[in-house]
Amino acid sequence: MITMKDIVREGHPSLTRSAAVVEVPLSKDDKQLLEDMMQFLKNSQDEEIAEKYELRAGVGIAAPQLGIEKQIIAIHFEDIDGKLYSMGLVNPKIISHSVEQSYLSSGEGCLSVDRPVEGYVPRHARITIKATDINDQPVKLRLKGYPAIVFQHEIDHINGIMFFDRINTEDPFNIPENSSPIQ
Ligand SMILES: Cc1nc(NNC(=O)[C@H](CC2CCCC2)CN(O)CO)c(F)c(N2CCN3CCOC[C@@H]3C2)n1
Ligand code: NI
Repeated sequence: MITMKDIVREGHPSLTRSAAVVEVPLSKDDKQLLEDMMQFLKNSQDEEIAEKYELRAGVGIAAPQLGIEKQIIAIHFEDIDGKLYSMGLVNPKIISHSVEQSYLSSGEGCLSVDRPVEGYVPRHARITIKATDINDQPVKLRLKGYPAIVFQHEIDHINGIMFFDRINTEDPFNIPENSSPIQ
């Protein structure tokens, strides 16, 4: 089972390097890793398990955060309408995106960053993602709002980008024009 000791922290080279494309069909090991990443997210959102194993809650995680430089991400959360996003993806790519931007009004955090970093993280408001799922099937997702933010945070990890790299250092709470907040 994945616990916090398996998650590398700020300063670890895996977090700032680009991860390798994953061979499809997925190897047994890569499938198992995806399952373990999904289970970590579910555990981290279960009060009892999270307390017992001292897990920080997460709605997404990327393999580089485990020191595994592969293009593998897992997502597990319900959006505001109660739609469940629960999936493991390999080789995710943003193939198109809106000009409009959006950001979480509460800012972002990261399981690999043990400190609060203030400021808005401007991201694309709407994105289209192509990827391959755990059953080697092609996936095409059109996302907006909170789900779009979560997927972009995870895809950034695949490309060695941390959320604070996107915060305006001069004015962290600067609101870029053509951008809107997500509660
Ligand atoms: C927004 C949020 N970020 C949480 N943590 N941070 C993470 O997930 C990091 C990734 C997120 C940071 C901003 C966008 C993506 C992990 N990352 O570093 C991976 O790269 C949460 F835990 C959380 N929720 C809301 C839903 N709730 C359901 C019930 O259980 C508790 C859970 C808490 N919402
Ligand atoms: Ni993160």
